[in-house]
Amino acid sequence: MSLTATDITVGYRRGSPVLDGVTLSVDPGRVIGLAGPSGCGKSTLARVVALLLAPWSGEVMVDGERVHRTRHRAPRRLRTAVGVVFQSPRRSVDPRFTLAEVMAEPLRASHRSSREVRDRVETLAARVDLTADLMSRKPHEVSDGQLQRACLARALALQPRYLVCDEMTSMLDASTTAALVRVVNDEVAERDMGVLAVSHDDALLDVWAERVDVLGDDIASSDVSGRR
Ligand SMILES: Nc1ncnc2c1ncn2[C@@H]1O[C@H](COP(=O)(O)OP(=O)(O)OP(=O)(O)O)[C@@H](O)[C@H]1O
Repeated sequence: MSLTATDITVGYRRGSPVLDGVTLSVDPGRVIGLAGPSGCGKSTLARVVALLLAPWSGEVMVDGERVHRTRHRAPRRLRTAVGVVFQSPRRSVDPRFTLAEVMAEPLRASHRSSREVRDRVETLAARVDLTADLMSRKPHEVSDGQLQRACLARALALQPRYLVCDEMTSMLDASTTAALVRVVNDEVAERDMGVLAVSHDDALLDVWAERVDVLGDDIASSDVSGRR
């Protein structure tokens, strides 16, 4: 059981790959860090692993099942198996939604009953430490940290088996960073969620990740190498 990307080649312009033959694996119950210089393709690899970007070649497998399509066209069981949190919460939410609606989005898309949605959103709000008064606010009425808490809750709403955190805390202060990392770690400990933590913050990965893979700036070199 694992989330694996094997021999991935992908880019944004034909003939000019950003990643060339890169392999990465995330196991359940572990936090794997992904580091490397700016522009080396960490976010691109994160998108592939989060099933948001289809590789030109290579394969992505979720617990032994090959993913043939990207997120919106993949079967539900694969789509909901991998959650993702991005760096900028403001660019990740519909500005017309309240925080409660942001968190409810994946539950509604999965046709959960109104009662289930309400209960689950309440549980998630407690988990990410968002008080009831914040839940009825729109994104422009809350801080980046509060909005990122809602985005993390949204990513956890369907209890994904894996979570991809792409620079999840890089816009946040130290205490909010610690709080969000704690929430993620609780999910790892309680239900064996596997995590890919992309960050340029070595100090954070040193304390958070059990292993850090470094994506070189020489993209022609193949496998990401374990730093420890
Ligand atoms: N949507 C896109 N369209 C075209 N090129 C892109 C796109 N996203 C990324 N790139 C390019 O792909 C390369 C890798 O970008 P990527 O964001 O994956 O790197 P990164 O390691 O995450 O960088 P950083 O640490 O600065 O966020 C860069 O040269 C970037 O300009």
